[in-house]
Amino acid sequence: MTACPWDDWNHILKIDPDKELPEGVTYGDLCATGTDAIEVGGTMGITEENMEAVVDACAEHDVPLYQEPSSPDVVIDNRALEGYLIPTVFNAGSPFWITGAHKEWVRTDGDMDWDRTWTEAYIVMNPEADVAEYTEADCDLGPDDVAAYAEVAERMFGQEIVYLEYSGTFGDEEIVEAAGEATDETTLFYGGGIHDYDSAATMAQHADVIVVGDLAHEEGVEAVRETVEAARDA
Ligand SMILES: CC(C)=CCC/C(C)=C/CC/C(C)=C/CC/C(C)=C/COP(=O)(O)OP(=O)(O)O
Ligand SMILES: O=P(O)(O)OC[C@@H](O)CO
Ligand SMILES: [Mg+2]
Repeated sequence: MTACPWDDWNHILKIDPDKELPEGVTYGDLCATGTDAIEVGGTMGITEENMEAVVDACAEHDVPLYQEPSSPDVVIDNRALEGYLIPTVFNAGSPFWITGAHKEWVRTDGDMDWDRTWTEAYIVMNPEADVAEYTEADCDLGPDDVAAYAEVAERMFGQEIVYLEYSGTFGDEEIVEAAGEATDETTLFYGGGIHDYDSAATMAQHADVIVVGDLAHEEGVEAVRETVEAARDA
C-alpha cells in the first residue's frame, strides 16, 4: 500500500452502521459500485458490534476498508481494515474533539497501530448535522475562514487530509472552491448531500475526493454508481 492511497482516489462511500440499507441492497452491492474506498462510520448510534458487522460484511469484497470512529470506545481491531481515519475537528467548540479524545485513546490503548492510523482535519459546516451538535462546531464560516482553516491544516499541522463536511446537506460551492484553492499537497475530501451525477460533478471539480453517505442508505446502488462516474469524469 502506498503511504497516501487517497492521493489516487476520487470517491469514497461512507457506510453508517446505525442505518439500514434499502430493500434488496447488500453490502456487497455497495462494495461493487466502483467506489475507491469504504469508510465505516457515523456520529450517533455507533457501537463496536454494529461496526464489526459492517466491516465483516464488506471484508470479502475487493475494496479498501477504513474505520472512521466517532469516539475511542468504538475502535475495532479487525484485520480486514486497511486502517483508521481519525477525525480531528478544527472548528470544534471544545478541544476534546480536536486533541482530547485522541489523548484519551492513546492513554488508554497501550498498543497503538500507528502504521494503520491517519487523521482527517475536519471542518464541519452544517449546523443541523449530528456531528455539528456533537462537537459544538462553529459553522458560521465564510470562504475566507474555511480557506484559512484548510491552509492551517496543511501548512501548520501537516495534515494529509482536509475534510469539508456538510453531512446531510449540499454545501456552498464557493466555499468548497475556496478550500480547493487553499490546499496544495493535502487531499481535500468533500462530503454532504451528494445525490446524483450533477451534484457529484459540481463538488468533484473543487475537491480531490467526494464522499457519499446517506444516498447509499436512502437510494441504493444505481444512484451511488452515478456519483462514482461523475467523480471519475471530473
Ligand atoms: C480519537 C478517536 C478514536 C475518535 C474521536 C474522533 C472525533 C474527534 C470525532 C468527532 C467527529 C465525528 C463524530 C466524526 C464521525 C464521522 C462523521 C462526521 C459522521 C457523519 O455524521 P452525521 O451525518 O452528522 O451523523 P449521523 O449520520 O450519524 O446522524
Ligand atoms: O450523508 P451525506 O450527506 O452524503 O454526507 C456524506 C459524509 O460527508 C457524511 O460524513
Ligand atoms: Mg450522516
